[in-house]
Amino acid sequence: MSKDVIIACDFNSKADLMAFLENFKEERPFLKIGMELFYAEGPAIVKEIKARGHKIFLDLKLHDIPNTVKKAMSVLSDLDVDLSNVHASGTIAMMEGALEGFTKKDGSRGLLIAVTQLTSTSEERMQNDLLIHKSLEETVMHYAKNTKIAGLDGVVCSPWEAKKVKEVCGEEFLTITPGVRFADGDAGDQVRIATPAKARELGSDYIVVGRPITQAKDPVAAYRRCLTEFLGGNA
Ligand SMILES: O=C(O)c1cc(=O)[nH]c(=O)n1[C@@H]1O[C@H](COP(=O)(O)O)[C@@H](O)[C@H]1O
Repeated sequence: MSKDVIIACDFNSKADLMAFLENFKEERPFLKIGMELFYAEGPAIVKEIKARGHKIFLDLKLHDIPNTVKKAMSVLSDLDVDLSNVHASGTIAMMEGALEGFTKKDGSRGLLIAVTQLTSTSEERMQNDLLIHKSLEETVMHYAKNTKIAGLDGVVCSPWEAKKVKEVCGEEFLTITPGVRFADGDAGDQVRIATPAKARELGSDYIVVGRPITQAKDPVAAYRRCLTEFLGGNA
């Protein structure tokens, strides 16, 4: 898969999603379906969007005992999404279970990645709230290494950790980075943020962008701005 912008479709109904997608007459963006939309509309929404020709990142961030995650991922594997995720903090055994469940009998599967530390988490909150007495970078690298050991394809991290993840886990190991904001944008609840251009400079493979596009007055223009900044001359 080549570098791309993934739009986080954090809507609570199919109607809102469809109204948003109506804006896109020329492009077929890579879309992320997360908990909000999936809990509201169920697996049918994934099938419908897929049938319209969009690539899909199904972001349900599973985190449970290995057996439960394995079985849940096995159910999700039937949706044939391009990309899905779990939490790396669920342990290596849990990620191995996830991978096993996500792999079909014929050996085929979508890409599977793990969330290291949420981009809304600062080093201070990680140390105080989660009692992880390491630097944020060390923690993200530790989770990235665990993710690689478990055989997954990459991690979710902030753009600021992408370069180091590649140094530690290899150039082929994917970095999917939310926490993206335009230079003149509002951070909202995100903490470890970077612009699309910075994410490109730092080596992200995919940027995940929600509100800067979905809440924009002109979502198509905002999407194109992301593509241009992130892909540079290749947009
Ligand atoms: O796994 C994710 O997609 C994710 C991980 C993370 O660390 N931070 C993060 O923001 N996300 C998701 O990325 C999207 C970011 O949305 P905006 O903050 O609106 O751009 C949301 O749908 C989050 O659920």
